[in-house]
Amino acid sequence: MKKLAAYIGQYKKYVLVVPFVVLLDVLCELSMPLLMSKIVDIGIPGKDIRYISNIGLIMVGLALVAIAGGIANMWFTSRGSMGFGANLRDALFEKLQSFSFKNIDQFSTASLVTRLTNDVNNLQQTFMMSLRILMRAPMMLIVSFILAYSINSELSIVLAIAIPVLIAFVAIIMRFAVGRFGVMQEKIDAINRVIQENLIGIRVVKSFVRSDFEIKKFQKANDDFTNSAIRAITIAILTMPVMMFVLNGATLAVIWLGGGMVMQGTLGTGQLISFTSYIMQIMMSVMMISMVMIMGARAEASAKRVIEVLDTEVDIAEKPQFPNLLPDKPSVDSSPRITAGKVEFRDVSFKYNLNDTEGDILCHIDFTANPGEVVGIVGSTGSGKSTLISLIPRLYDVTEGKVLIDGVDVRDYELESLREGIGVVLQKNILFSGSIKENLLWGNKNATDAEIEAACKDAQIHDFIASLPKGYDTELGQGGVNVSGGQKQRLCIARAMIKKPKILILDDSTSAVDSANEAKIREAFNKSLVDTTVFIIAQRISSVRNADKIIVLDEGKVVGMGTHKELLQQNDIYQEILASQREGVMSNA
Ligand SMILES: Nc1ncnc2c1ncn2[C@@H]1O[C@H](COP(=O)(O)OP(=O)(O)OP(=O)(O)O)[C@@H](O)[C@H]1O
Repeated sequence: MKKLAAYIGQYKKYVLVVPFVVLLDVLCELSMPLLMSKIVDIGIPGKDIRYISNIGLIMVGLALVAIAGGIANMWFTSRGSMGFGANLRDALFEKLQSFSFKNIDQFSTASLVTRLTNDVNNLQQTFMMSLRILMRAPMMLIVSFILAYSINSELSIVLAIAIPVLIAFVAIIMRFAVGRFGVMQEKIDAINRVIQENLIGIRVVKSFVRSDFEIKKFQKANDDFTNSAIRAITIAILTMPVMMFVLNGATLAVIWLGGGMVMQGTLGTGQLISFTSYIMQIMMSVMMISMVMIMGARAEASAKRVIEVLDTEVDIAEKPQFPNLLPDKPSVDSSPRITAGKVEFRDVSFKYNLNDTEGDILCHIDFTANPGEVVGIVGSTGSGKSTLISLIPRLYDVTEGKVLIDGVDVRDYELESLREGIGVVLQKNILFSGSIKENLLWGNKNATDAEIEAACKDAQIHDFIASLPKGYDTELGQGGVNVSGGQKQRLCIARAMIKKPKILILDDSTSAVDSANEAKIREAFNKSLVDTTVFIIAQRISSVRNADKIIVLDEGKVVGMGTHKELLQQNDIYQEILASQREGVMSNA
């Protein structure tokens, strides 16, 4: 919690004002029983109407001040807690931007969404309640206790018994509640996962007529959550009857003992009334504190989950001289830059999970791609092609060996400079909501209209864009839903080309483009990307047959390397792949 308190940041001033307004509110409210006892013990027996109305007026004035204090308390605590929540969300989102793929895999997207929304909301809510109640209730408790004690010290013994009983009870409840609330948050993760998967894959769900299955899956996640929430809340609900029992027991004891004192004449009736009010205040304060403690149990579970994200060690970290990878951070001049685009893999091995006892995903890979070369990568599915190219822009770090660009280890570049020099079109193409132009400008925000158009012509997508009523200003739906798979791929290629990178990686990125357009794109590459080193991962041999070098991967190992002609003569696996594709074409024909 201490760690999280730092996120109050610039809103600290609102939080610091709270104790003062609370003190004002408390003093006014607690003066009431004392003034009331004066009316009962002095004003009424003396039939002094003037005295009674004067005290009454003071009470009205104090009540108004107490109301103002209460409103101010709400205002300041709301500002403070909302600000705290906003800062925390910002910090978490910023941390997410620095996460590597491995870090994201470790949490799952759905859990990260819950942590950034529901968990932060819990913390924000608890922070607000804590500010409101944890300041007010202890003050009420202390001042009420002093006032009650000043009225009659003997009667205060009742409190000495009741308060520890309540505290012990709350402590026991807390012990059980934290674990149960933790489980409840995990169940929210599960609900979010089902919703997220369903929405992302809604077309598949509908085309496979799996809605009923999905509804059942959701119902199960929902029931699990409901049951865990009931388990957690049941324990919290238990507190109420027990607290009421102790509260009423204490009041009864005071009336019984105090009544005797009144009969003996050692205590005034008004004093007994005000003592009872203070007892009520004290017990209510203890109850309020207990309630916040129980809310705190849920917040503790959320806090653990939020801190887990904040404390995650980003495994693809900047070298100490390059502070971190954040958007809009100016590049550090001392970082090397990609100038030629020569890529060397030196005895590279890789596995996704270091604890994995199974073999490496990539084993002892060695090759060099010279500047301007086109390198094709082929191999059966799961052979490690995407993994191999993901090591170039450091989406993952090698487990052994080195990846060098222009003779410098990729780990010695500032991440921003490294990735600025590399254009990547991944297998899963993503476009964002916004206009086509806005999406293309991701490649280079300073690109001119002529540059954008040239890249789109090279990617064979300009004609399509030009045919749209709004052209480059056409709005794309979320994830680019309103363009076809092939159009999306071509837009992503254009986006990468606008960057004019020294290294361009195309991971199966023309799979949905027809052969004629694919050939035109390759032709355009030959003209426009003369100096760019291009890696093409392709399922179809035809996509890479003109490459300067083709790497054949099998089970994470390089089993062949050379031109199409060379491989055709010497490499069995390459021949097999080609033969299987020819067979496919023949049987389709
Ligand atoms: N994020 C990941 N975490 C753990 N294992 C992974 C991850 N991504 C891929 N793998 C595993 O690594 C192996 C190689 O996967 P990769 O995606 O590199 O193959 P590929 O040759 O590109 O396949 P495809 O042609 O089907 O795209 C596979 O066995 C896959 O299960």
